[in-house]
Amino acid sequence: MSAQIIYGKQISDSIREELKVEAESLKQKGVTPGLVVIIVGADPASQVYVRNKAKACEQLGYYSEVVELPADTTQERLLGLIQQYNGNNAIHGILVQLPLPKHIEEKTIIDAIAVEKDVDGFHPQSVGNLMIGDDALLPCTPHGVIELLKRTGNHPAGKHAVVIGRSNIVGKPVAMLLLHENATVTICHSRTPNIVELARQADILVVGVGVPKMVKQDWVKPGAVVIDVGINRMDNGKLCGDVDYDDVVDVAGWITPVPGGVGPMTITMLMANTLKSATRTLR
Ligand SMILES: Nc1nc2c(c(=O)[nH]1)N[C@@H](CN(C=O)c1ccc(C(=O)N[C@@H](CCC(=O)O)C(=O)O)cc1)CN2
Repeated sequence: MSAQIIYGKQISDSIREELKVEAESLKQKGVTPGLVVIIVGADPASQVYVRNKAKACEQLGYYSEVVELPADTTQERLLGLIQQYNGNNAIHGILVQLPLPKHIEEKTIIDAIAVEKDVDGFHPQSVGNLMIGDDALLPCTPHGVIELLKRTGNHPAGKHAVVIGRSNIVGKPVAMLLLHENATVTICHSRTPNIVELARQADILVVGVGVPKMVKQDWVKPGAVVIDVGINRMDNGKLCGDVDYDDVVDVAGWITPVPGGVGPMTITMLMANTLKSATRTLR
């Protein structure tokens, strides 16, 4: 039997409806959620993501600014801009679009963002808050994964979740969030010897490694929930995930497609974080 498809776009749309209502009620209390997105250089994919972030703000009635800087912008100039927005009361979220040009140190930039405006959840203090289970602004893609699971009735509690990939922006935070949801979590990576065997034990398999179509049918337990966080552009221009969708769809119980699975959740969870940050200013 073919897996049930998890349509991220539909789930994302319904979350946005909820956010729009919450934003309206916050605006009634005098606070309009505000986001600034800063992009350095002209990477075409990044430009699309930035445009979509501004569109999402418009759709939800948020205030937004987009700052487009040339590729040769100095680190000092970028740091100065972040300092400016750290002190701007109309802005509740600061997002610097990644990747940055090579001459700018990503870590220095992320560290400079005020933690209460860190809507990407990448600041070391946000990461620490996530680790200890404090009320953190959660990284958007991992948070989106958890929402997809919960909103399809695939609650992680009591399940064996296997995460393939250990990046700071996907693998590690998604594993921590699954743990907070009371899953038993195994993290696999490029040096895991028995990776197929471990993957096959998963009730929930989350994959984020950046290797196109790596996960095949024999990696998946029949009926498992397969969440593909990979977005790889192929030579023919089409996108594919880290899971071989056509191979796995007949064995999995649930599966996210690429495109249209996890991807659309990223910007929606950014909107959720911006609203959360704005709401906190009422305290
Ligand atoms: N500062 C950040 N930079 C980057 C992040 C991030 O979370 N914060 N993530 C990615 C890019 N990204 C948002 O910034 C992003 C990636 C993918 C999608 C998405 O909707 N993908 C679609 C396909 C879109 C397409 O056709 O290209 C999908 O998977 O269905 C949204 C946002 C790196 N940088």
